Order: sequence, then C-alpha cells, then structure tokens
Amino acid sequence: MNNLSSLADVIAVVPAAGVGSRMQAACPKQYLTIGQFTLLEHSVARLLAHPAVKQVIVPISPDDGWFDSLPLAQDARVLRVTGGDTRAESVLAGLQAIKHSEWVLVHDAARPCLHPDDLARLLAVREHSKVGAILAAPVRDTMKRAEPRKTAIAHTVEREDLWHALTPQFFPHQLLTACLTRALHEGATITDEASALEYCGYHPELVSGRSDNIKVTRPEDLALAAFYLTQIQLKESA
Ligand SMILES: Nc1ccn([C@@H]2O[C@H](COP(=O)(O)OP(=O)(O)OP(=O)(O)O)[C@@H](O)[C@H]2O)c(=O)n1
Ligand SMILES: C[C@](O)(CO)[C@H](O)COP(=O)(O)O
Repeated sequence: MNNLSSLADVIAVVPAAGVGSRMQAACPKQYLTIGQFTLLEHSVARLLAHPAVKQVIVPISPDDGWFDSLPLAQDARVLRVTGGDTRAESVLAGLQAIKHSEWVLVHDAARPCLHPDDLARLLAVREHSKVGAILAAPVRDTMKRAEPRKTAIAHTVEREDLWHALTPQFFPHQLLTACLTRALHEGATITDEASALEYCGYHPELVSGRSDNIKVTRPEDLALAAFYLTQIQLKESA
C-alpha cells in the first residue's frame, strides 16, 4: 500500500466545452439548472465536497458565454482552460494545465448526481493500483446489436461482464496524459479516458457505481437528474 499516495491531493478535470446538441436546449446543457445551480456547478461541488479534491480544471468552449457569470468562475479552486473540438481534446487540455498531481479525476459536467460514497470508493483505488479505475454500472437490460444502419435486431449481445462506463474516471496523471496524447495522435476513437489506456494496453479497474449517476444527455434526463440529486441531498442533510 502506498500510504503517501493516499494522502496526496487530487486534481479533477470537468470537461464542459460541449454544445449539448442531443439536449436540444437554448444553452449548452452544462448550464441548465437544477434548483439554483447549473449542472456544471452541481458536478464541481460534488467533487470539491471530498477533502482530497483540491482543484478543478474546467475546459470550456472558446465561444462560452455562460461560465464567467457563475460564482464558480471566482472560486480560487477552479481554473478554466480552453477546451477542444472533442471531449477527449478538452480533457487533454485540462490535463496539460495540471502542473503537479499524482492522480487525476475526470468527471463529466453533465453528471450532477455523483454520490459521495461512489467517489470515496473510486479514490481508494490509489491505495493499491498503479493503473487506475472508472466508476461503472453493470448492464441490467438485455442488450441488442442492430443491423448496421438499421433499426432491426442483428443479435443479442451477451450481457455477462458488460458494464456502462460512468464518470469520474481516475488515473495517474502522467499515465493518462501519455495514453491520451498517443491515442489522439494515432487517430484512435476515444469516448472516455479508460479507452485511451485500453488503446495503450492497460486494463483499468471497474468500480461498481450507482446507476443514478446519470449523464444528462437528452431532454427527458433533466427531470430525472433533478429527482436523483434531490434524493441524494435529502439523505445528506438528514
Ligand atoms: N468538445 C467537447 C465535447 C464534450 N465535452 C464535455 O464532455 C461531457 C460529456 O460529453 P457529452 O455528454 O457528449 O456532451 P456534448 O458533447 O455537449 O453533448 P452532445 O454530444 O449531445 O452534443 C460534457 O460535459 C461536455 O460538455 C467537452 O468538454 N468538449
Ligand atoms: C465519458 C462517458 O460519460 C462515459 O460513459 C461517455 O463516454 C461520454 O460520451 P459522450 O458521447 O461524450 O457523452
């Protein structure tokens, strides 16, 4: 067990440079609100609530017209950087802004319902791992593969050992930066940080996480996220 790393601070990257096209909203979805706060503010607050998380890097779009009006922009623990054309490029921009951090968390701005117990269990991975881990939820539905470019079933996908990748995802800073840089340079399709490590031959751990840690992606997700977040906050204040 590496006791020193268990005391080391963690820096988080919260990519928030997307346009949220699937949400079909008047603003990028990370600036939609639940209660008094935006999804971005909720997601950042869930991370900063853990004592080990000391700073949050937020990649935002060069055209972003919302971030500067948030109290978040004045928080000394939050650093904004310019994001990229893809989520992976935005994450890499965030990683490159980190000077000294042994471990980094990457968490979607659109996942406001992160439960503190899930975050704590993910962070505990650094006690024994040198590769890192992701929060993930075992698949519960029967999964179908469609015929290419058709809405017809080709076959059922074996769901044993099939997981939904969630965030946060948690890795040694230097390892993630190197893998993401190489994967992007070599044209790999990278939709989460773990896929960059997989591309480079690593096998990050799966830490079972709550299925209410949803990514607000489509219009119907916002009300569900509001319900889930309220349930978590009620339990925290009980
Ligand atoms: N170039 C990009 C694209 C996405 N993201 C961020 O990555 C997270 C997850 O991406 P996704 O849910 O796909 O967000 P969008 O790309 O905004 O959504 P859409 O694909 O519907 O446009 C979001 O917090 C989003 O802001 C980012 O920082 N930079
Ligand atoms: C990172 C992620 O949330 C894990 O499921 C997902 O890959 C993001 O995908 P998106 O298309 O960028 O929302």
